[in-house]
Amino acid sequence: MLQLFLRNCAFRIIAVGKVRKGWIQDGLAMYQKRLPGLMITEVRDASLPREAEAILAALNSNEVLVPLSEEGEALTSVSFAKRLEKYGSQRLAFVIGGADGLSAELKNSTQWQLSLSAMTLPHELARLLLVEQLYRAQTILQGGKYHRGS
Ligand SMILES: C[S@@+](CC[C@H](N)C(=O)[O-])C[C@H]1O[C@@H](n2cnc3c(N)ncnc32)[C@H](O)[C@@H]1O
Repeated sequence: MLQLFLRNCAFRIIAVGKVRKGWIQDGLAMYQKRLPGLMITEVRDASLPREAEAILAALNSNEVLVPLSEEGEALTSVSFAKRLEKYGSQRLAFVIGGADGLSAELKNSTQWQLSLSAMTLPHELARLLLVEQLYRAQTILQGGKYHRGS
């Protein structure tokens, strides 16, 4: 069940702005190869009210919005994997903001906000870290050897 969930990639990423740094593009390509089917939808960088509209327009009605923010919930990689498992076949859309971050309305409209660190990351790096953690979650749930942490 959980392997099916991950193979089918019951999640995608909606990201504001483009990735311009070559080394981040390379890292993303590597992890996306390991997570075939992971979709990343890019939304154009705009002023915050218009950006929120564009994010909501990109969201499918069957998707649960999960904004990424440093103020969100910090999880260990194992807890993150278990949380993904808990959502089962429900589709999740992780949202990464642009230079101005995500609007408070958007962040407060959801039950789960995810933090990757208490520090503020550039959006391109946040995208790479999230994709790596999604891959790590897959290996944790499948019992692979990639994850050696606690
Ligand atoms: C450059 S940051 C935005 C900074 C903006 N000044 C703010 O206060 O939100 C761009 C996006 O990267 C993501 N991000 C940055 N740091 C993060 C962190 N520690 N955990 C989760 N997401 C983060 C968030 O989605 C954020 O909207």
